[in-house]
Amino acid sequence: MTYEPTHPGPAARPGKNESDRAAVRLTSVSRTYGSGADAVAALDRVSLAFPPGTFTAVMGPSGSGKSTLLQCAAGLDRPTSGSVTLCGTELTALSEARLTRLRRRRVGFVFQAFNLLGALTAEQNVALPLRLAGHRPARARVREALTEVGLGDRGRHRPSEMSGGQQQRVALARALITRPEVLFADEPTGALDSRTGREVLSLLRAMVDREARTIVMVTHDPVAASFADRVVFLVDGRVDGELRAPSAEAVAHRMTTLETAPEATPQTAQEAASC
Ligand SMILES: Nc1ncnc2c1ncn2[C@@H]1O[C@H](COP(=O)(O)OP(=O)(O)OP(=O)(O)O)[C@@H](O)[C@H]1O
Repeated sequence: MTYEPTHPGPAARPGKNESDRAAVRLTSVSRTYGSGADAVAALDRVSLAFPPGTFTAVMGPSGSGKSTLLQCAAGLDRPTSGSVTLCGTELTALSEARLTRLRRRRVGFVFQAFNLLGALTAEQNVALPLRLAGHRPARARVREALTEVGLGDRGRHRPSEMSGGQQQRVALARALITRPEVLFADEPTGALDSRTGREVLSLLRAMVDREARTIVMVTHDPVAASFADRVVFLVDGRVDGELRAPSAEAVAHRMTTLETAPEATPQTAQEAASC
């Protein structure tokens, strides 16, 4: 297993026509919490396209709207205004029931906290999304998913018998068992040491390169971001530019500028990243 990020060739990177075939597209999405004097604009007219088969990292200072962006893009939260399409389906118009069905079929999630059920074995945890969708999961398919993340021999272990990295890999297998088009990851390596984190990131990278999955990952870590094809930066709920084929050093440097710039929201950068 390689622990170094490898970026695909230029043909596989997001290109000029990416907005024509976006796996996920946000158009002028705003999300405001509260109202009146207490209103917080977590997202402010964000337009972004995530092309199929690409790995995007979302970074920005604390409170810049990263998690809100992920939640709106994944259909877990509804924007106050604007539009979100997932694989061509407009989410904002869907009923809760249809949204839930769409999420179960097309979207996978991985979080910082692995969120595994402690009473269940790895196999049972991985099978859970299929059971929730009313299917009887084939054992071979569950084992295949665990093998894909390097845990083919750990199926009968419970989370308490596994390391943090192994638990996150079980969570990854669980997210992928439904073969979703898009995987959303919120700080997936936040609770892992750097070596284990890189193993998980290598797996994510391989899923994009080998299986053309689309990954959108929120992270605070420049090294984690360097595994992505591009990094989108948020400041105060707005897109503040992006880096393509990012190195950890370039991301770290950009983050330093973001943390110190008072009003760094050039419109040209937002337009460059928009659909
Ligand atoms: N449920 C909520 N109610 C009120 N305000 C909220 C809620 N969720 C988020 N916010 C506010 O919206 C803004 C963006 O929050 P969000 O969690 O998206 O930021 P973030 O970039 O993910 O932050 P962090 O890196 O600290 O996790 C913050 O000012 C936050 O306080």
